[in-house]
Amino acid sequence: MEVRVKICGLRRAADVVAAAAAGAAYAGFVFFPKSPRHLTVEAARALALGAPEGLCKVALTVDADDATLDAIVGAVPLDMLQLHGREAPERVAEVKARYGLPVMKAIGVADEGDLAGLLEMSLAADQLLIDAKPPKGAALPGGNGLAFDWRLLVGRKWLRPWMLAGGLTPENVAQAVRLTGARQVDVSSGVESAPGVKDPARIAAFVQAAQGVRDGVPILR
Ligand SMILES: O=C(O)c1ccccc1N[C@@H]1O[C@H](COP(=O)(O)O)[C@@H](O)[C@H]1O
Repeated sequence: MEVRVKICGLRRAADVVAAAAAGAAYAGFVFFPKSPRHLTVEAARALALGAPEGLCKVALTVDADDATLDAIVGAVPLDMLQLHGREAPERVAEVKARYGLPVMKAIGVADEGDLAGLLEMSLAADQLLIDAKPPKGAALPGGNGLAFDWRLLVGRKWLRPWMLAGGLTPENVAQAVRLTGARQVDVSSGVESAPGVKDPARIAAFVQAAQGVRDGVPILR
């Protein structure tokens, strides 16, 4: 089975096209003013309207209130919401019911203890995004180019589809997939030339490296 790739933090139409052409399954749009990848609703709408058919368009928000989500969902044609803050399972369920869109909930991981709430969150969300926990005092809850100890996921049974994220790059994604068995991966800063600036060559290299592993074995092309 092919590894599905999400390229997050896209800001230019050409990068959305580059992601789709490379074989990415998901395009992520960030709505978080502190992020160098932040988009206005108008900019995101234009990007989403121009996105190639079949690409799953994901809006990433951080502890957004209903008014913020109403504005995003009302204007941008979306296929999924990614909640990347401290949203509790109850809030995840509320967002899912209010907008009728699949919800992917991010879980920040630094150690085994951070995985304790996985089951409860699995019951509320459609998908989980397992990301590195941000350092204390970090401005961003994700998109920091920080990896966690992937060995924490080895042998784990999953109730829902899940995505691996955090510090992934074209250079390390094959190893991460082999070790964790992830069938989906998400990347932001690892395919950039500068914060918020995607590099189409790195996007292509990332998708190729992620999909160059099947059943834990590298594929020789
Ligand atoms: O990308 C951002 O700017 C961002 C801002 C706020 C929350 C999450 C964000 N990105 C997500 O974080 C993961 C990991 O990023 P990275 O690859 O380590 O840079 C990424 O997959 C995004 O979904």
